[in-house]
Amino acid sequence: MSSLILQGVSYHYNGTKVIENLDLTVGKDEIVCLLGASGCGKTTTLKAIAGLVEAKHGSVFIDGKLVSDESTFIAPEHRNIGMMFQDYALFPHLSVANNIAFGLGKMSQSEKQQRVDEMLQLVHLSGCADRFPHQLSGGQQQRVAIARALAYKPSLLLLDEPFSNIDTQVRFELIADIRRIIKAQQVSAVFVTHSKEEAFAFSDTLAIMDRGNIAQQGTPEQLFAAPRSKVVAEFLGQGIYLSAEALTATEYKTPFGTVESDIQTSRHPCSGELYVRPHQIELVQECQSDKLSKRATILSRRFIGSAYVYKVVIAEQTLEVEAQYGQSFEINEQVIIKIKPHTVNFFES
Ligand SMILES: Nc1ncnc2c1ncn2[C@@H]1O[C@H](COP(=O)(O)OP(=O)(O)OP(=O)(O)O)[C@@H](O)[C@H]1O
Repeated sequence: MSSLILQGVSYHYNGTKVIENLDLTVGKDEIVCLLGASGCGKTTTLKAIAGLVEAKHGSVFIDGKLVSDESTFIAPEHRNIGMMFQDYALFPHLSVANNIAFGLGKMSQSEKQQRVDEMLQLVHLSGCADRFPHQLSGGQQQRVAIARALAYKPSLLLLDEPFSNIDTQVRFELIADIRRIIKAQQVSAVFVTHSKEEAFAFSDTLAIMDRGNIAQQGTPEQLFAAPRSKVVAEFLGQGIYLSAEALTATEYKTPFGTVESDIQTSRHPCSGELYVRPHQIELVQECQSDKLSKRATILSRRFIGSAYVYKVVIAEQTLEVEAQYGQSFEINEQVIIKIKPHTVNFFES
């Protein structure tokens, strides 16, 4: 059974559409990331799930139970959800242990103590029970926040940009740690971010949002291999469009020669565009036999640690190419551009 189902959910702020007819499914123990540009409606979707805003249309089911539709509205505290929002700070005047125990209202004192100990152990903060939030690092505070959110065993966890205030040096360690904690507790989660890197590291599937709706949902690999729209392709990484003609099931004619695909297309011949990313393009030193090939000129280069990214110009089109380590080209040098065989992203016109 799915942990969360949104069917046709819409929400308007003062008559302005923010989310519109949105469908989303989160499986049992699945971590889904809502990913999208600023203002596309990610936080509003999370608030509609939590009941912090009342969806105007559509239905929300949590663990099979209807919590919101046109005639039903279950209050947030009765939805059995844990929340970890960016602005959901710890209570500064309560110790770590008391912060975690805060939501455990009905339990006896000894049950509470046991649960707090369990949670402290889970988040590796057993020695910090009596500290106050200001005596902890940002990462430790987020661990306490996750312990507090999980302490009363919610069936669904909602996280809104929980890592954005964490130093980049430790952010990905914390992300891996919190993912481990959530998986150990077998809780489903919806996570909001606008960072692809965080989304890839934290979630099982991504739901890419575009102007108040889910453009596509799938694993990062599925979305990279087969984006259904240009919005999804562009959001997952920078690239350029090349006019292209599908000649056969695996060959595309482009201004830079024939590009081979390692997946088959069922429709050919037909015209459209290929979306090509910097690592799928290759720069080759010009030699005699290339005289008939199209030549590009190196405009600039940027060192990114593992490679150089070159900006090149060809036929008045500027593109970025990630060159293999060890390859080096000079500014104004003439080079040949080749597109490596890859899983193409082709959009028919
Ligand atoms: N309380 C409000 N009143 C009016 N408009 C609002 C309100 N809250 C959000 N909005 C608008 O609704 C739209 C969606 O906001 P939302 O916070 O859901 O986007 P988001 O995708 O989470 O953005 P970000 O990544 O910047 O946090 C934005 O255009 C925002 O300005």
